[in-house]
This record gives sequence, C-alpha cells and structure tokens, in this order.
Amino acid sequence: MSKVPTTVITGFLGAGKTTLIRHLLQNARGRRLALVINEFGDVGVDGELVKGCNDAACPEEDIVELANGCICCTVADDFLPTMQKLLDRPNPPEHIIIETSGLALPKPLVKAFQWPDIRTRATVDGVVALIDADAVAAGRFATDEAALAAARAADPSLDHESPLEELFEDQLACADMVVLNKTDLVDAEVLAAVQDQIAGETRPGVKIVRADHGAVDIGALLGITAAAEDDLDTRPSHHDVDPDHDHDDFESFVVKGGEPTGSNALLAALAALIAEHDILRVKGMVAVEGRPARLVIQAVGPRIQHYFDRAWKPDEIRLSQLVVIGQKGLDRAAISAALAPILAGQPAGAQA
Ligand SMILES: Nc1nc2c(ncn2[C@@H]2O[C@H](COP(=O)(O)OP(=O)(O)OP(=O)(O)O)[C@@H](O)[C@H]2O)c(=O)[nH]1
Repeated sequence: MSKVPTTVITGFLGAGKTTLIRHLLQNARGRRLALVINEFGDVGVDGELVKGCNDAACPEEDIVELANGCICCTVADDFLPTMQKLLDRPNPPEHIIIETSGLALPKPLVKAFQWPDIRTRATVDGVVALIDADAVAAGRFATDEAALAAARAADPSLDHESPLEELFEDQLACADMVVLNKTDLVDAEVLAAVQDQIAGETRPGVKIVRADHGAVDIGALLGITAAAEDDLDTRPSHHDVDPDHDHDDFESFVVKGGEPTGSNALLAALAALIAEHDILRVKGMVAVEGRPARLVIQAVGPRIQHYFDRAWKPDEIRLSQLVVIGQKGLDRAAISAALAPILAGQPAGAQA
C-alpha cells in the first residue's frame, strides 16, 4: 500500500503560511488535498480564511482545525487521532498539508510519523519553512542581548537564547525546502543578505525559493519525497536535549466585541498598541456596522492589513474577535481596555 505524502508547512507567526496554502489550493491541478490547520490561539482564524476561498481542491470537510495549543505539544491527543481519521477514510486524500502554528517546533510533529499506525500509511514528503524576509531584515529574530540579559536577571533559570531566535533556528534546521516570502517588501540587496543568513541555518543542500505572497509552484512544493521521519537525526533542535518544550515564552488572548461603527478608530488604536506593546501578531474578523462583508484584520509586527473577504452568512453571528499574540508579559488589561470599547461599537467619546 502506498503511503499518503504529507507536507508540513512551518514558519514563524505571520510568515505567510495560510497565504501560501491558499495559493496551493487555488493551483492544485486536480489533486485532492486534505488540510490540517493548527493555531496557537483559541480562535481558528486561518481555517476560516482558507474556507473563505471555497476551493474545490479542498472542500470544507477536508479541512481539520486544531486550535487548542501548538501541534507539537498535543501530538498524542489531537494530531494522531486526526491523522488516523483522515487515513481511515474509504477514500483517503492524495496529499495532506499540515499548517503548524507559528510557534510550533516541527521536529516533534515529524517524529509522530514514526508511530506504528501512521508510519505504515503516511510519510512526511517534506518540511517547508516559510521565512518572512521583511521580519528577518528588520532583525526581529536576532537576539536582543540587553533584553535577554534583563530576562535572565529576573529569572536565573532561563537557560536558552531568545525564544524567537530558537524557533527561527529550529524551523529552518528541520526544513527540506525554504520559501523566502514577502520578497516584495525588501530590496534586492537586503534580500540577498537575508538569503545568505538563512543559508547558514539550513541543512546542506536545502533549496531556498523566493516568493511573493506564497506563490510557489505546486510541483516544486509537493513531491519532495524526503521521508523526513526517517532522518530525524540530521535535523537538530534546541529541544533535543530538553524535550520538555512548552510555550511559556508566549501568550495569546482574544478581544471580542459586536459591531464597530467603522474601521478607522480600530486601525489607529491597533497601530498605537503595536508600537507601545510587544505585540507580535494580531488577526481576526470584525463585523463593521452596516457592512454585509466581514473585515479581516492581519497585523504582523508593525504592518497592518485589512480587507473585506466575504459576506457574513445569514446563520452566522456577526461577532468581532481579534486574537493578540506576543511574548509573555503582554499587558492584556491595557490592550483589551483600548480595543474592547471600539469593537463593541461605542462612540469615540465613550472610549476611555
Ligand atoms: N507584502 C506581503 N504580505 C504578505 C506576503 N505573504 C503574506 N503576506 C501577508 O502577511 C500577513 C500574514 O499572512 P498569513 O498567511 O496569515 O501568515 P501565517 O504564517 O499563516 O500567520 P500565522 O498562522 O498567524 O502564523 C497577511 O496580512 C498576508 O496578506 C507577501 O509575500 N508580501
């Protein structure tokens, strides 16, 4: 029996994983794909966005969302049963795509493919690491030595480098292919420097492909035939020594509301909050009063994007929710206090 090839898409928060997957679905050339989408926060925004593209290559029943914690920590409880269900189908998918959360370590996930019941029926065709060229160029993964020294002074048990840098290195070291994304945001010289930096973090022979909005040819992305579960030892991880990996370095929360009267106040408040607090990522959907379509909000570092994606369905509750993710210690109270009244649709004067 041939094994179902599975591609693991990894990459830090906001690198463009969902964007790349949407591109893949729209260019699937008749392949029947199943999608497993994992999110750090409790609200499944990525799944919603992918379902929003309504693509025949991946109907809604073939999209499985795992939204309660990083997939690398919930392998036995969530991931394995999900894979078993997909593989047990009378007509299993031709290819499975897994989008890990931006904070997940890929190696424990690949290791799960060594489990007896999975190993005989599925294989990791390739681990694809997405890199946000703009974020690397801005130095967002480089260790801030002063901040690290301060954190170590506050917590002497802290034995690792910056959590962002660790994730960046782990995701690259596990990759069979790297997609250097967001090339539209950096100039050629900077891009070349970023590519050199990345090449120093990958295993020998790993190809780096440049992309704008995840537009990579499906033929290059799928069919790598790496069988990554068979050569885990060549994929070093910071957690090889300390397998008790958790996500204590990061936190997320959701701010909910009803119908804001427009988007300007919300976007201005978000920009101010991102500048003031150490917010890594904001994403979600907003129901703007009087607008039939839902407003998608996406912020990666200081860049905020917003667009209407599709009309709210008649049976949907017009609920606004934004997931906020950052390193541990975010001032939740202040961030929520600034956003909640706007999301609730209170007039500007009423906002504290
Ligand atoms: N300018 C630019 N923006 C991009 C590109 N790729 C993705 N984006 C934007 O970056 C934001 C995040 O993209 P996503 O695809 O949601 O990123 P992700 O990796 O799935 O995010 P998480 O699941 O939260 O980790 C969105 O606003 C995208 O439109 C790109 O190549 N160029």
